[in-house]
Amino acid sequence: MGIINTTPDSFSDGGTLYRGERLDLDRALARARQLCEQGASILDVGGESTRPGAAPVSAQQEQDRVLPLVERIAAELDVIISVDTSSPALMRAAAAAGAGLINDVRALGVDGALAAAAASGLPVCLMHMQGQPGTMQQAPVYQDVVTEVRDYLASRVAACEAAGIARGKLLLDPGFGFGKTVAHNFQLLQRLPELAQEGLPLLAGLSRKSMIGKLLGRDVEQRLPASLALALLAAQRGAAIIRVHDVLETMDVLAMWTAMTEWEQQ
Ligand SMILES: Nc1nc2[nH]c(SCC(=O)O)nc2c(=O)[nH]1
Repeated sequence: MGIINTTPDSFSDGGTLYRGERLDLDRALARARQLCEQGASILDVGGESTRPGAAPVSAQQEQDRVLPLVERIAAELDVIISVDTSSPALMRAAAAAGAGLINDVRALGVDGALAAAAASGLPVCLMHMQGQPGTMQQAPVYQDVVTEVRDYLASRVAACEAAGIARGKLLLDPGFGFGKTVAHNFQLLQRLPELAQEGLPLLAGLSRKSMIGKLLGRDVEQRLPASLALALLAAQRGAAIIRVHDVLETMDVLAMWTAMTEWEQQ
């Protein structure tokens, strides 16, 4: 899963897709095309910066950023378009515009989101977040982070089924960095197989995250090697979809792991 941030302040693309105040659609589409050529099978288009400390964005502003790009990608590229949003209105609009996956860091918790996702008929990635982006990293506390994340995701799966979303349309994501300390993130990575016991595909998003910065003191631009290592560790522990900024490099790392696995099976 390749990431396309349409936010001006996205910590990783730093608004590189902007020309002044506006998203440059041609530039964003070129980036989308490049990610597909590098091997992405899903593109995750987000309009709300949910990095730690981020300020909330209006639903209209988010929609203005995301929808035109979803339409362009749907018209010009053969790829699954994931819309990274918690907004019910944007879920509905993006589905109508050609999106093929709803990726909600709030696990359809916003009023109206369950109904919107059910009406869209799209698969949904349910992610765990403790608190909200603006404050979630101030003092994350759990009794046992893995059990609590697993129980939360199980409860959201039940809510989806009650809303008419078939279990087979659901993906689970522990939400690395969303209200977690470095220790919490590594406990979740270590025990990822316990989340897989739900029998649903797992999505992992570790790319360039601040856990790397905290552990290694690396700025965002220097986080590729650690992001590749974390992608491999997540794949080895059962992640079926890896959400990354650097698709080409990640595909090469996963190709080595796949080749090794095939040799071991001979
Ligand atoms: N499903 C899913 N969606 C995401 N959206 C972001 S935005 C913050 C960032 O890229 O650091 N992270 C994730 C993630 O980990 N999982």
